[in-house]
Amino acid sequence: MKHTVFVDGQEGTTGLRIHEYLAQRNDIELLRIDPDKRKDPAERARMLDAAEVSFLCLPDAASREAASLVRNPNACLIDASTAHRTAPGWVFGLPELAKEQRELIRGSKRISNPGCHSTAFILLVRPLIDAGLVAPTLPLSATSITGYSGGGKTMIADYEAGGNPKLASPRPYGLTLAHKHIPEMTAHTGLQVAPVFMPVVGPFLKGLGVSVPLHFSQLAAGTDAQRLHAAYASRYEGERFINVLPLGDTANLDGGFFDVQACNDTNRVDIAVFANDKQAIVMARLDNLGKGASGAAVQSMNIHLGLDEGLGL
Ligand SMILES: NC(=O)C1=CN([C@@H]2O[C@H](COP(=O)(O)OP(=O)(O)OC[C@H]3O[C@@H](n4cnc5c(N)ncnc54)[C@H](OP(=O)(O)O)[C@@H]3O)[C@@H](O)[C@H]2O)C=CC1
Ligand SMILES: CC(=O)N[C@@H](CCC(=O)OP(=O)(O)O)C(=O)O
Repeated sequence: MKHTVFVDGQEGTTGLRIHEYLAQRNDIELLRIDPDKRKDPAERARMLDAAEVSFLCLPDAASREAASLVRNPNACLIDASTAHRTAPGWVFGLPELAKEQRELIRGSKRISNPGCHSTAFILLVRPLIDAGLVAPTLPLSATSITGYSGGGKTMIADYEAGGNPKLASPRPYGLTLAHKHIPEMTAHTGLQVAPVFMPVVGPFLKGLGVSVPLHFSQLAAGTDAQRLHAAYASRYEGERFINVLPLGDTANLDGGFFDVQACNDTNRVDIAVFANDKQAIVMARLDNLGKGASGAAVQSMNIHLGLDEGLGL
């Protein structure tokens, strides 16, 4: 029997990509809402109750509304928005977060899909805290370079309209120091101090790279590049979607440059450690529309349904 799946927000950036992933699968029956009724709460409620799994690919307020519309206790929601990423009763849909995470995803009917920047940040920082190399009290900072598709339909339209020379250069944002991913970055790493986080959007469609600078003098005694790298290698051993690049492997640098688009069209995250004898920069890159959004959501759905988690990815 096929699994029934509904995408609330099927015409948005994330929703369309999930449809693309699922359309090629013969184990999934996609329920489609009448386009004229796609914002009608009663019709959405009917679809949400009818599907085994629904993806919420909506602005935060519409996601909260969708969650309140569901009546069927067996209906599973996977929310791509920021609305429920630190909310009680919701499981964070990052299978690689911790040993028990897949079991939690399997058992929960409420799964929040991580943000693109926060996926990269959490995958970089959590293993270092768990290994005792970074103290949870250490104030960290991070930068993310991202493609414009992370801004959804409106930002894509702005960039693709052309004619605005300001969009030709990288644009730092989040300058109120209150980016919406900071709460989940803090909560799911175990940091006790929110990181200073500055994203930068550039004139390319997709691809994202987060970097976190570290001073060895502020880490556990004896921490060096090898120990940072070993912490990642051991934590992510056997993880099919996480690729820890060899230490000092300049072959993965494109003439000395880190290509933030290198994971595009995959569900993969590359993790790299760059260091001298006093400092390091740890970096993660991913496709913000893949592992940073729709790919991760499909991975969580596969786990929840007890399927091979890489199916269709
Ligand atoms: N783009 C990305 O890289 C990522 C996005 N996300 C998150 O996923 C969610 C969707 O983002 P994204 O796909 O980029 O956004 P888009 O703006 O591309 O799409 C949002 C969709 O939701 C629809 N919508 C808005 N309000 C309602 C409503 N009340 N009922 C039903 N449909 C509604 C919109 O319709 P209309 O256009 O007609 O208003 C649109 O089709 C957001 O919460 C975003 O934060 C998460 C990870 C990455
Ligand atoms: C370029 C751009 O604007 N990117 C978005 C992030 C998109 C994303 O993954 O975040 P959500 O999952 O929380 O929507 C931003 O920084 O707000």
